[in-house]
Amino acid sequence: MTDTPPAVELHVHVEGTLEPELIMELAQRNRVALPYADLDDLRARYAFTDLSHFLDLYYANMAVLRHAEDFAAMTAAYLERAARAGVRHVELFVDPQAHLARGVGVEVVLEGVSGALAAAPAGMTTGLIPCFLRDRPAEEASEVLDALLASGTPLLGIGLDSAEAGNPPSRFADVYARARAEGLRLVAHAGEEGPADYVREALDVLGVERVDHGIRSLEDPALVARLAQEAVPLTVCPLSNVRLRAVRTLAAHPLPLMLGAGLAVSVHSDDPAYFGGYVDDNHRAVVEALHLSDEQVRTLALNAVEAAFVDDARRAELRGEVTAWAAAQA
Ligand SMILES: Nc1ncnc2[nH]cnc12
Ligand SMILES: [Zn+2]
Repeated sequence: MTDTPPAVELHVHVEGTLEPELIMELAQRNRVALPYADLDDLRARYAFTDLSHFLDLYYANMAVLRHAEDFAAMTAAYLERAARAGVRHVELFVDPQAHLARGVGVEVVLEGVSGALAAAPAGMTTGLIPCFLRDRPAEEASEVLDALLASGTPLLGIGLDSAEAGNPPSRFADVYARARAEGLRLVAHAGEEGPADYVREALDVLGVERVDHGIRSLEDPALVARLAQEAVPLTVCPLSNVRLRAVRTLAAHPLPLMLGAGLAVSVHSDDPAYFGGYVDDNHRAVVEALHLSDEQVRTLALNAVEAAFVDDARRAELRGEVTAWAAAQA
């Protein structure tokens, strides 16, 4: 029995799982010149001042991803680590536009990532959620949606990520309406560095079913009341929030406040290779820093199960695994 609950990982960017060692290996294999002397030099750059500072390195490191096999290797390495973290179901984000901008087509990205997902460890269920980059034009997102749909790759839904401040969700209303008509599930990053109003827009204009981060919702009591009332899932990433300085320290993280307000929060990893930990590390870190009770840990794990885009049978299985784990802890 592990010390962290069976996990449903709903907020992890596959490119954010690219570990420094694999960056160096792929750079060598693909003859990509990186501006780092060695691993230590690369690692020394992982001290971020804010979201944009992180995104600069995150996008720059993607230069080593050239072929479908590179995407497959990155995804397979993640799945192996996720299995050790106790992940039972993962809904994986991918950023197709970040690769398209480098001349790597949507089909190459999807072939590599979805190929590796198809070979996920036994018992782990998976889904893929491509995200649109909110700091690029909505027309480009619309073209990428066309390419995603044309690929024939099974997709769970769509998301919205990248630099949030000044890039409101409403710009993507048309793309989200089209995705919804195609039967895709809808999520978006909102209220990470952007204001509470962006969370409201994501719900009202995009019609999202889940909000990624959403921590700045706390600045707006009326919004908090609504999120609680409607049980809107919020996928919170504590180590990310500290490393991107959205929150001063882990001990000052608003997770207990969010739980106390009755919000449907769960804990996830965001970009684990960059922020110091996978979903199990995030769970361990918040339990220790915030002195969470067994009951709070169980609630977080069950909230993730309820927020997953799975069918009733799979949800019942996942619920059962969490409750069995909790019972064994008692
Ligand atoms: N934390 C984050 N916020 C916005 N976009 C991202 N892309 C990868 N990680 C992200
Ligand atoms: Zn994220």
